[in-house]
Amino acid sequence: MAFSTVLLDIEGTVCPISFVKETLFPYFLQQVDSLTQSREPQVQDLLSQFKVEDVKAHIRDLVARDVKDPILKQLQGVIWQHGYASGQITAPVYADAINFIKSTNKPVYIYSSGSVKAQQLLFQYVRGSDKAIDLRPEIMGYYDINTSGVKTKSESYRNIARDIGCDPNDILFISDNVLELEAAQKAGLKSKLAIRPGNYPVEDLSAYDTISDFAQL
Ligand SMILES: CSCCC(=O)C(=O)COP(=O)(O)O
Ligand SMILES: [Mg+2]
Repeated sequence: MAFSTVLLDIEGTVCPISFVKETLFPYFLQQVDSLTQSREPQVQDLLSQFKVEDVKAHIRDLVARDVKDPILKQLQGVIWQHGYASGQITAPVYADAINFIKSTNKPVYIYSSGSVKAQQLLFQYVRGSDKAIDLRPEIMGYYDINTSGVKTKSESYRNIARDIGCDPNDILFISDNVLELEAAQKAGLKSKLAIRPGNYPVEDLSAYDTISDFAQL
C-alpha cells in the first residue's frame, strides 16, 4: 500500500479506549460540580454556549452517552489541562505507536473527536518509564470536529486532505471505528482498522485491512 502521509485516530488506535473511559472522563466528571464557579474565562464562555437550563445535567448526560459534542470536547480539553499539568494524568500511548511516531520519515497528523487542545495535551504528557515523553515535536498537525467536521462524514476527510495540501489517495488513515474508515475511503483516503485490546468488536473483520502493531507499517 503506497502512501506519503499518515493520519491517526487516538482512542482505540494509539491508546486504549479504557484510558479515555476510565481516566479522562471520570477526571472531567469530578470537576463538573465546580465548573460553574470556575474563574477561567474560557470555561465560562464555553458553558454559556450550552443553550440549556441545567448545564451540569446536560454535560453529565453528554459524557454518559459519549456524545461527540464540540462544546463539550473543548471544555474537556481545558479541564484535562489541570490533570496533566499536575501529574495526575499521563497518556498510555502504546509503545509501538510511540516508536512509529518517533521514527517514521512520513508526516504524521492526528484526527480525533477530542479537541485539538486535548490532543496536544495527550501527546505532551505521554507516559514514559520514568518521566513523561513529549511527542508534540514529531506531529505535523491536529484536526478535530471543530476544525474539520465529524469523523463519520467524507467531507471532513476532504477538508483535512485539502488543509494538508495532499492528494487524499496519498493519506493512510488508521482508526478503530469502521464508520470513520468508510467515510475516509469514500473521500479517497487509504485506511486500516486498528485492532487493540478492549476495542469494540467488528462484525466482518475480513472486509478491512487491519493493523495491530505500528511495526506492521
Ligand atoms: C484527545 S483525547 C480525548 C478523546 C476523546 O474525547 C474522544 O472522544 C476520542 O475520540 P477518538 O476520535 O480519538 O476515537
Ligand atoms: Mg477511535
